[in-house]
Amino acid sequence: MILHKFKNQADLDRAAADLFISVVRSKPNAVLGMATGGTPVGLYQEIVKTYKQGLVSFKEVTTFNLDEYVGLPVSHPESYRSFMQRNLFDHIDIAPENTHVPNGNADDIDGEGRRYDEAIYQQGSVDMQLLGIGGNGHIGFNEPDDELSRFTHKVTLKESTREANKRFFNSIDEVPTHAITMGMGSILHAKAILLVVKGQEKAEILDRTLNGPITTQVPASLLQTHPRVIVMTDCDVTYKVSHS
Ligand SMILES: N[C@@H]1[C@@H](O)[C@H](O)[C@@H](COP(=O)(O)O)O[C@@H]1O
Repeated sequence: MILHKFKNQADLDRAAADLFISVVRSKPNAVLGMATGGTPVGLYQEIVKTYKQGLVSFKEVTTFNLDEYVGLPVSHPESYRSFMQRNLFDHIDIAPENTHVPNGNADDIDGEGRRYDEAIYQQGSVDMQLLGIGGNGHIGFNEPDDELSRFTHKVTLKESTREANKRFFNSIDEVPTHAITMGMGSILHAKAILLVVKGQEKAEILDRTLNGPITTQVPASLLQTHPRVIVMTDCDVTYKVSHS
């Protein structure tokens, strides 16, 4: 892993955006893995800014989002499809048919998971996957558990996750109880991964991600097994490269 620490979130957003833009410049038909939540909003704004300056085009880019709530209408402002349209897709020249978000309203969610993985594998693999991290160490919506799933699948959200995400809704009752998420295999299949972690309150879970044991109880710790992970953060953490 490579750890980049930033003094402020504005610099972090710019660096993260530049990394994604460099991937697209060197490979115009790149496949990008997208994330939602509060963390990526600023870096999406930086990408849009650069696009509007005419410095990058997304015409040939394909995107796959990590996850989506189950049972939330796509038109709901907090569906991840709405989030992506509002924060990124509506402002750049990406072809709508090249943007993929799992369908959380599919009649057959298991079938939707299979279809989604198939669509990813048809593209070869994701060139750069963006990740945030949940306070409990989840990535996508892969919640801590005794076992984790490889493929895109339906999950029951932990109460702590629903609590954390209720800030986007009027009340906890409106936060969906289930989601569909890319599995750990789908995520780790990406050629490179950018993990963005903002806010000192996430320093402890980031430390466990970087330096703790590799455990399904901290899904993000499985990133230690991936050969190309870049971590960008404003947290005060260190990455221990040896036993001492
Ligand atoms: N499923 C998403 C994750 O992809 C995201 O990384 C995480 C952290 O969100 P935030 O960036 O708002 O802290 O929680 C959400 O529930």
